[in-house]
Formats: sequence, structure tokens, C-alpha cells
Amino acid sequence: MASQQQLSAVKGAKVLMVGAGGIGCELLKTLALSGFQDIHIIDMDTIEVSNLNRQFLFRRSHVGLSKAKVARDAVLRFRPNINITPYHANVKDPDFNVDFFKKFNVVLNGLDNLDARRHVNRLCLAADVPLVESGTTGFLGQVTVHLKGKTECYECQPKPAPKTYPVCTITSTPSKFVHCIVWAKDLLFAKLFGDTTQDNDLNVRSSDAAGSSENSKDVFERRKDEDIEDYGRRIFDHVFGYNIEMALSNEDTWKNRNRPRPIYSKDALPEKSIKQNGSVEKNGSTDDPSSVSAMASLGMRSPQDVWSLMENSKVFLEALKLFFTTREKEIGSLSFDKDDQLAVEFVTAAANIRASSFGIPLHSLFEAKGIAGNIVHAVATTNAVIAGLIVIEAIKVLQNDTKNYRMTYCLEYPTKNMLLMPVEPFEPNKSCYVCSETPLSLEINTYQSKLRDFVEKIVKAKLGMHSPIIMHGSALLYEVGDDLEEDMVANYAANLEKVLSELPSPVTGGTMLTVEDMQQELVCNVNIKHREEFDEEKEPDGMVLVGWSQPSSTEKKEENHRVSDVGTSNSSRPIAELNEDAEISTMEETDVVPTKKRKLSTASKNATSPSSSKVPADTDNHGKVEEIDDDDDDDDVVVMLDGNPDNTKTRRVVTSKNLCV
Ligand SMILES: Nc1ncnc2c1ncn2[C@@H]1O[C@H](COP(=O)(O)OP(=O)(O)OP(=O)(O)O)[C@@H](O)[C@H]1O
Ligand SMILES: [Zn+2]
Repeated sequence: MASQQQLSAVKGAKVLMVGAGGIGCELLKTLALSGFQDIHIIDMDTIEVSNLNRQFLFRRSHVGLSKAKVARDAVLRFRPNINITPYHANVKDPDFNVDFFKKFNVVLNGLDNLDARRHVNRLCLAADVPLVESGTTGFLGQVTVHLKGKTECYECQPKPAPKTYPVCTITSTPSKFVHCIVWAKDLLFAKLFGDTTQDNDLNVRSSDAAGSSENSKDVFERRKDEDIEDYGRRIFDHVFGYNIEMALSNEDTWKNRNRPRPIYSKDALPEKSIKQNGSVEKNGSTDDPSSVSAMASLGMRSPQDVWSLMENSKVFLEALKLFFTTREKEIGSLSFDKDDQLAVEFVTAAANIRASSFGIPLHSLFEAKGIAGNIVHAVATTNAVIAGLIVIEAIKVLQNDTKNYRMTYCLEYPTKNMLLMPVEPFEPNKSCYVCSETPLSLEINTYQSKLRDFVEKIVKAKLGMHSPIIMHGSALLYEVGDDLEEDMVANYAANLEKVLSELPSPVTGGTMLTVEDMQQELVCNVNIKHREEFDEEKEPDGMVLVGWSQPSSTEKKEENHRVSDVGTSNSSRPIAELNEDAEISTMEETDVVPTKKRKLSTASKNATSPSSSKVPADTDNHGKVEEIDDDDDDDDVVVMLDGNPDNTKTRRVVTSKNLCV
């Protein structure tokens, strides 16, 4: 039961909700039922059929309509006397500026992407409005409270960049199924059906043959009058047989690894099957290319089955044939789409054949699709629980009950007998470039990198600024805006193409640049350190931003609970892990390994039953993660998917570029 004090705080509050998706719908309903009377909602999307299974304010007849508006109407039907103001718009629109944010007592996020979350965080800091942030991925979720100067801001912990894999792991030494999926999807599929002119590491040839005119041709090119089945087998033999033999010839690679096995179509498929390919069942309608399916064609039905090597080989050849015979027009412009059945079949089969070669367990189409499409299925209940927790924190915020703020993790399995794990919020990270004024350092080759590289790779991609101004002392090097004079626009365009050391106000080692985003009211100083060389694989940007990743080490040590953040490559927040010692740690891979202590709340301190579980700190409520965190060093966790074949309780949450609602 709410106290009188709580009720009056709730009644008098003006609340901004950002996002009316999975979490947002639950949140709006819970806010209304909790007595909130002045709610503003921003959502830029319209309703899709795929939203209906969990966004309960929406019905089929609403498909195509604004989420914010329909959500408002749906809630007004059972709470007609409250005020709900919808905005069908992007929260990054200039209309939603600091003055707009200042009107609210609290902002509640139900977003699904890092970019928007960072933007809202900055506006809340600039407007000095408390933010309750949230995310879910499948069964996992979390709610955090951010109050300027009192708790960490949303960006106090570095957000991992999208997960990438070392090229050599993908092309030569896969050790996990996800590596085979990346190879099948991003290299093989792209080479065969996407931009066929692209060069990639699939075109391995023996060195002595490289010079001959026959071999200077692209192996992937279909020869004139080449029978499609012959072509398919040639590709099969090249990528699964010949390329593996080539790789094996480099003995050093295999000194400490299991040697892969070359697979040729004649070994994987009896002659009879090769000829029978596609003869079992004809595809439904070839008028609709999206309905074409190699599985249907081969009479294979269950996407849950793990196919044998022979079945994978059949699907591979059949899918390749179907692309060339029924979807020829698309070849050259296709990119992998998880909703494209034939593409999923091809990628599943190719990944499995490669996995078989490298002694990696094979996976079903269903699993492969999840990995390839980075899908974690949304769980409506998690969204509902998280929405409830948001409201609880919002009420504390409205009552200034700072000491009772909690960030709460929703776990998949009980830990210490608890599914909801409350934790005291972090203090602000003193080296956070967003909420403190700590300068950043950038290692960069000032004689080679252009201003454009700095703007794209650092200012936009890493610092998340949309309309940056870049200054060297009082010299303006770059800015964007609608009201710029033509000659200024030309000047800035010219500057973008100049290397840093040749800018009108040269930027060299020791220079301090000031980067500012007017809308976000964020200013950062960046100390430039000249560095000659970068490791192409580890530092593909050709520059390294250091500075804000190290959280303060001043937190109390007496607590027997610890959080260690291993931030990483993905845009998501770290994954929190509760281990046997009642320690909470967040783990992801990264190049920085900050460690700090985090206090569990009383409830969790008193908990007794040990178990293990992992929680996403940044999740995507619509059930998708854009990247799979597949840290090679973290074998105790698995990608979390519905129908997880490993049936293990120790799961890895895939890192999400987009936090789910
Ligand atoms: N910049 C933004 N401005 C306004 N709304 C945003 C912004 N970014 C994301 N959103 C909204 O946040 C909501 C997130 O909800 P959710 O994660 O459930 O995604 P969804 O798009 O509804 O689901 P799915 O992607 O699975 O179809 C979406 O409704 C989306 O429109
Ligand atoms: Zn911060």
C-alpha cells in the first residue's frame, strides 16, 4: 500500500517516458495504475505485427499507427482522467532540448539502443533531471537510477563497441560455432550472393598456381555454361576442401590447435544424393522468391533438428542452386537477412559443414538462425517485472529517497534464493567524460589520420555526438548546423579531408582539442598523443581513445561484495554476474579492465543459497541483441537463446548493441 506521501509525490509528478515498446507499454500501464497523472511519451515508431505478442496495449488493427499515440489511447480507456501526452518523434529531435527535459521530475527510459540512451543520459545530466534506465534480454533485465552527482551516470561505465572477431579466427582458426556462422554469413554468403567483386579471404590459392591465368580468375565466378550443380560442387570443394588443405599447409598454425579436416562433396554426399538433390519435394510457389526453401525442396521439416554432415551438404547445394535458379535477379545485391529462409538455410548448412571440418559441434537451423540474427527472444514477463521496478525507483526519486535507490538485476535463475537482485548504485565515475570534466586522451597518427577519421571514428562513433563542434583553442576546425554560411561549410568540408597536422591550426602531439555537442550540452577535451603505428587487427580504427574507462578506485573495500567490470566491444553495458561468493561482477571482454566495488543491498547480503547466474547490464527489450558476446576465454557461458541446446544454467548473455526494453 502506498503511503499518503508516496501518493502525493506520484500525483504531482510530471514524468517523461522514452520508448513505448516492450518495456514502455508495461511501464505506461503500471504508471497509470500507480496513480501517475501527467505522463509524456516519446516514441518514434509505428506498431508492427511482431510487437503484438508482448506489447499488450496494441492490437492488430493498430498496425502502422504511432506507438506513443495508441499507447496513450489504450491507457486512457481504463484511466480516462489522467493526462498522457504522446510524441510520435525521435527523442534526438532538437525540440526535445534541455529546456524540454527540465519540465520533468523524472525521466524513464524504455529504449532499445545505445545511441538514444546516451542521448537521453546527456540531456538528463544537462537538465539535472533524474533518469531511471532499464533494459531486458530474454529472462534477464535491469533497472538503474541515475542522479547527477549522486550516482553514476549511464555512461560512467564504458559501453562496449560492437563485437568483432579477429579476421584470422574467422578465416582460419574457428573454435566456436559462432565463428563458423560469421564466416558463412559475412564471407561466404556475401561473396556468393552479395557484392561478388569484393575481395575476401575465401579465395585462397596455392602459391605456385597464383600466377597462372586460369587461377587468376575468381573461383567464385560461375563459368559460362557451367551446370548449376557442377558450380555448387566446385564451390563446396573449394571452400570446404581446397581452402582447408591450403590452411593445413601452414604447419605453425596447427602446432597448438586441432587440425581441421578437408571435406569434399564426393565424401560428404554419395553420388546418388548429389544427383537427387532437390528431387524430393518441389517448392511451393516460386512466384514468391521469399517462400523458396531448400529444406522444403529436400523434404526436411524440423528447424530444431541438427542435420548430419550429409544433410548439411545437401542443404548447402540445394540452397545455392535455388538462389541461382529462382532468385537470380537478387544475386549481387543480397545481404544476409535472418527472415530470409533460404539465406538462413544456406548459412546454417555452410556453418555446419565448416564446424564439422574443425571438430566444432553442429547446430540446428533454429539455433543457427538465432546466432546469425543475434536473436534473444523477448519475454513479456521480464518486461512487466522491469516496468514495475522502474516505477518503484521513480517513486523513490520523487520522494528524494536517495539512500534507498537500487539498481536491480532480474536474473534467470535464483541466486541466493533471489530472482531480483538489488544493488546500491555506484557513485559517479570521476573519470567519466560525460558527467565529470575529465579529459580524454587520443593516440593517433597526426601525420596520417584526417580530421574526417577523427570525426567519424571518435566524435560520432565513440563519443556519441550528433552535431559536433571541434575547436583547437579558439580556432574552429569543424561544426555542423543548418545556419552556417556557405564559405564556412566549404571550409569545414576541406578541413575534413586534411590530415590533422596540416589543418589550418595544426593538430599534433600535445594538442588539446575541445569537442562539443550543443544539443547534448556536452563538452569534452581530448588530449592528442601522436603515435606512429597501430595494430591493424587489434586497433582497426588506427587510433585509440583512452581515458574514461577506468572507474574510480575509491569505493569502500570493507564490503564483501565486488563488482568487476570488464567493459567491452559491444554497445551494451557490462553483464553482471553473481558468483558463489555473493560477489557481483560484470564481465565482458574489453581492452580496459576496470574494477570496482559495488555494495549489495541488505536483501542480497542476507541471502544464503549460492548459485550462479549472469545478468545483462544493457539489454534490448525487443529481444534482439546485435552482437553475440562470444568471448573465447569465457567458456562457462553460452549464448542465451530459446531452446538452448546446452540446457545449462550457466549462461552467457550475449552483449547487446541495443539494450532491450
Ligand atoms: N531515438 C528514439 N526516439 C524515440 N523512440 C525510440 C528511439 N529509439 C528507440 N525508440 C523506441 O524504443 C522502443 C523500444 O522498444 P522495443 O525494444 O520493444 O522495440 P520494438 O521496436 O518495439 O520491438 P522489435 O524491435 O522487437 O520489433 C521502440 O518502440 C522504439 O521505437
Ligand atoms: Zn558518468
